[in-house]
Amino acid sequence: MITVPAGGAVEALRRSADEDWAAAVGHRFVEELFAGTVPDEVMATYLIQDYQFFEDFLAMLGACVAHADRIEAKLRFARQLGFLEAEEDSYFIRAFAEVGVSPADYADPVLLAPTAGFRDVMKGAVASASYPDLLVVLVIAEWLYLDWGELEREMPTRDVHVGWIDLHRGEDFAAWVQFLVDELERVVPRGDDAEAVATRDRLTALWGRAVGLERAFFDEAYRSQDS
Ligand SMILES: Cc1ncc(CO)c(N)n1
Repeated sequence: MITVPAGGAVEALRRSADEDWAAAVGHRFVEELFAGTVPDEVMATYLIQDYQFFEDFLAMLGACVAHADRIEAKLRFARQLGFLEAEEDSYFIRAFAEVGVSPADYADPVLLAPTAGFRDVMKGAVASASYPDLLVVLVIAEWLYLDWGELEREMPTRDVHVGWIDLHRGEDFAAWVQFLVDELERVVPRGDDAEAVATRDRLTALWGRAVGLERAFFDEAYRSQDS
């Protein structure tokens, strides 16, 4: 469970795109992931696209090492980079083999629209060199995944499903998400001066765009199979 101060910046952001957030957390993909019934073809499409997402995500963490305003935060991002190299990358490689995706298929795929959208958003956040902008995108990506990862359901049996759920739940992942949320709360400018208001407006627009992309990312994994 993630806690945010009542009346704070993160609570306001979280509320600003609640419909897309709830639609993503309650998505058919999530239901089928826990049930172990995501068709392998859909899982393959999702993972191929998500491996591209993962690459830009790593760049955002690197940018946080560069642009966070405190050494404690830089070190936390550095630690997470090590974890992702050790645990998440190895999941992808195992999962690709399990659903029959070859290295040639995942090396340089055509990007589906939500993946391209995320690439724009994440590259934009990296290029901005703005720690608050980077945090907005990271908080969404990680908190939204923790929200569904923590659903109390019976677990599936295949590694491709269990592994993806396990990466997005548990004490360590929740502590990482709480850290991101706390950092965002700390660095969003307060006050009613024009600059603070303009920054909050920019962050709110970014929040809305990225939450919409999370929902679309799940939708898109099914689209090629439905048509
Ligand atoms: C699209 C997407 N959003 C969030 C996460 C979790 O960081 C992920 N792996 N993929």
